[in-house]
Amino acid sequence: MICTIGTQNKAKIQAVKNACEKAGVIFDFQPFPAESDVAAQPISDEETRQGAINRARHALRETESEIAIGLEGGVKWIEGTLYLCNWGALFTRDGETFTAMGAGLPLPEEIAEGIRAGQELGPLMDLYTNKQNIRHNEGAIGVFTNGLIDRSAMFEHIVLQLIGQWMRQKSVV
Ligand SMILES: O=P(O)(O)OP(=O)(O)OP(=O)(O)OC[C@H]1O[C@@H](n2cnc3c(O)ncnc32)[C@H](O)[C@@H]1O
Ligand SMILES: [Mg+2]
Repeated sequence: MICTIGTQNKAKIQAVKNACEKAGVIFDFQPFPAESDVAAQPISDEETRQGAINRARHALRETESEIAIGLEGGVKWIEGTLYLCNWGALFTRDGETFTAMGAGLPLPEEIAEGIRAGQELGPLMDLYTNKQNIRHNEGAIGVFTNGLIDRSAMFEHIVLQLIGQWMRQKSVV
């Protein structure tokens, strides 16, 4: 069974592979640069969730796969504090759709200022850490959990929620 992953991001692709291995499901993985149809930097749960859904929908429509997964990273404001937020969506050729959200923690004021000024989290994190391609590696979640949870592990948890819902649905119908 082919599973399209709506991204070329290394951390997201690894997350899907690890989650499927843990869940014991065997797919042929196909990364696909699916459009999110939302801003490059989503700034709410709603927009981030929509980005994940749109990626899954595009990845299914524009390929021959039986299953498609979309993962989207964003941020959201809660009472003046900027938080990380992350979402995933799984669509099947049979018309089933599943969504799930992941971990989120507060981001420092320095990052919040950059987001307020219209910048994206990816480059802001590189600037903050003086490293390159944080978004493909540990991610903001890795930096601010002191390496305890990296971006791939965070998305893996989301994908486990997606696959788990899908497996349960298959077993109950
Ligand atoms: O190639 P794609 O799949 O688009 O992967 P991406 O890394 O750009 O990830 P998203 O589009 O899902 O994330 C939206 C923006 O937020 C940034 N971002 C989100 N979560 C991040 C994280 O944990 N660490 C660093 N940047 C992050 C990302 O770089 C984008 O600027
Ligand atoms: Mg992106």
